[in-house]
Amino acid sequence: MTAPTSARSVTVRAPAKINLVLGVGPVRDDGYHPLDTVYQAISLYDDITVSTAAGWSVGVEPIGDVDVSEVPLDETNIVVRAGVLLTEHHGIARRASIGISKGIPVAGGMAGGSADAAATLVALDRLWDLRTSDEDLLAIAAELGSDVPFALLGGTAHGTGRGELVESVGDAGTWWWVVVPNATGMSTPAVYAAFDDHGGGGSDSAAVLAALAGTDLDALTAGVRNDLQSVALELRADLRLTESDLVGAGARAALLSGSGPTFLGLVEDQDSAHEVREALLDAGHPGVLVATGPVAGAHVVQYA
Ligand SMILES: C[C@@](CO)(OP(=O)(O)O)[C@H](O)COP(=O)(O)OP(=O)(O)OC[C@H]1O[C@@H](n2ccc(N)nc2=O)[C@H](O)[C@@H]1O
Ligand SMILES: Nc1ncnc2c1ncn2[C@@H]1O[C@H](COP(=O)(O)OP(=O)(O)O)[C@@H](O)[C@H]1O
Repeated sequence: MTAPTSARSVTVRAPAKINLVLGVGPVRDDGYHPLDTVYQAISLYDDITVSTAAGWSVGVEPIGDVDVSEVPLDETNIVVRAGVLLTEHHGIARRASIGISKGIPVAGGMAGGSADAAATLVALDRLWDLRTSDEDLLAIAAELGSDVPFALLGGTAHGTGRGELVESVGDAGTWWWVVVPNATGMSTPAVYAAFDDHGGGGSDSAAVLAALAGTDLDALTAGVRNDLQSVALELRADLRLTESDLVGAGARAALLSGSGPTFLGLVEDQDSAHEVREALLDAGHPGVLVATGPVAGAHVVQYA
């Protein structure tokens, strides 16, 4: 399908990601860590709206309580890097203004910046009718960041390499998550560096992939694992309370999202999700959300 050439702006929605399992191996020569991960896209979203302009510009507005104060508004924003890479790939000199409506907590380990980058690639491709192949979009995404290809794909996927190699996996479930953001973000490189000092890791995705294949909540509960969780808890002792509050409120498992600090409670169903959310709010955790997965990757929601 091609974009109407008359479109003056295109809006693309992209989801947050979580890692149902994040198996991390010893650091490679290039400084990245080999991963055996299962990504799931969940129902928290950023919307990106692009329109052609004389130069690159970025605007941001929050959805709900999301704190957008740390989102850069200059060319260091990953959405501008995405636009520049796409124009270089096609050898064109176009520019755009890029608006971000942000519902994904910033620096929370939920790949909000990666979602924005993926959404920008799709939005500019449609706005300018570039018809970039899926293969090329995935390659450009991988150049932008290890998590960006998954934001294009969405659903549930097995991630390998440094996380940029993604393959969809069957997932017939609707899984319910209580999402506990934290006001103080964590740096992904700093958490990986602490992992290097700490040792450990090496979890694999087999148990989670089997749980998903069987749509088996008990098996998923037993299988979820994040090799960065113990180091993140050492760096940030305050997160131990979040973890124990989730378990105390009845979550089946409490899982760190990516490199943190967001914590995820896996729960049985929608009613349990809202009960656990209320309990966390009562315990003093602000901004607790409920989300389901899997959901779609970056997709157009409006031509205007
Ligand atoms: C930890 C994870 C788990 O999905 O997610 P987040 O917590 O960031 O959401 C990812 O591995 C984050 O991916 P992403 O944020 O795209 O990382 P990149 O931009 O590619 O790399 C940023 C830095 O993270 C470290 N890094 C990243 C990926 C990887 N496999 N090994 C690493 O050591 C490196 O220090 C790198 O310089
Ligand atoms: N579009 C963007 N949205 C959010 N953060 C961005 C964006 N572009 C650049 N950044 C920077 O990237 C850092 C990591 O952001 P984010 O992708 O939200 O978190 P994480 O890597 O933990 O998943 C932020 O602290 C911010 O400085």
